[in-house]
Amino acid sequence: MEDLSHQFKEGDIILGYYEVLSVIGRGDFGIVYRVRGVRGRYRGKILALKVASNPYGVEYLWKEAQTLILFNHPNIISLQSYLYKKDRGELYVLYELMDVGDLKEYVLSKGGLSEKEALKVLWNITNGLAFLHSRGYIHSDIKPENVFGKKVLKSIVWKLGDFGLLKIRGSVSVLDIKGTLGYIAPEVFRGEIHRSSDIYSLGCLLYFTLFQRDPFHSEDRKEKLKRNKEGLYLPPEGVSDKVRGLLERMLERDYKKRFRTAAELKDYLVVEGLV
Ligand SMILES: Nc1ncnc2c1ncn2[C@@H]1O[C@H](COP(=O)(O)OP(=O)(O)OP(=O)(O)O)[C@@H](O)[C@H]1O
Repeated sequence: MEDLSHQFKEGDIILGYYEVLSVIGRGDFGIVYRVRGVRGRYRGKILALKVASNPYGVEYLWKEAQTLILFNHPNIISLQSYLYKKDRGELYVLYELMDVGDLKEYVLSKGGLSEKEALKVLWNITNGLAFLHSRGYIHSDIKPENVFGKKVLKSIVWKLGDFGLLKIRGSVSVLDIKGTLGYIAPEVFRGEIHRSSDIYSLGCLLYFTLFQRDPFHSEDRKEKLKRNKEGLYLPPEGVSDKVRGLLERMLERDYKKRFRTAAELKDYLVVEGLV
């Protein structure tokens, strides 16, 4: 789907402002570059620049840019600015650079995280999500590939990214509901979505950080789909009672029995001494 004809190379100056240092990666929407500002407000700063050059990518990123530009939270990736070049049909979106990369790669490179580190990631993302939930949004695509790390002094701060599927509570049509197999709350398969559906996905993410696989893992896609639909997760083994209890609450099949919002989850984490 992506259009490689517009690829920039190292040393190119994009829009007269950003020098390409390297290509970070590619998504369905286009390409992400590591860039340095050469003039203007971002002069000398190292940032991530996404260039969407196909209609699907432009539409997806446009939606993300419109909302993300309004958010300001330490656990949500910050979007600095964006520009649509009508003549080229390209959308340029400038983000803070997340130098650790995404959580999926990080967890796999470490062979799984300790409980302590997994809970730290959870705490960071719960805070970002609480910001969204308090404003009436549902992220609806929480998964390790959509969480990014940034080095701050000797530690890593984790932030929520990818807001292309963001929903406003109560305004969702069944056709709008997507998500990623292995991280979808059971009610979402029935065309229902709540803020607690994000909590379910976050429970799957916590599970992944500990076990390096999602809770419904199976080599057989049909079997995985069935397990995810029914919320039949593989039992978490070798974790403390507190973490098992937390996973059970987050992965409750009945959304009414889960934490209703990220703020409720935050309170629980504090009260149980998990953070
Ligand atoms: N702000 C950022 N800082 C650093 N790296 C980033 C940033 N945003 C995205 N990336 C990296 O760029 C690559 C592609 O970006 P992105 O996450 O948008 O696409 P994807 O998840 O791989 O694919 P898609 O979202 O289309 O399914 C990934 O390797 C991702 O980790």
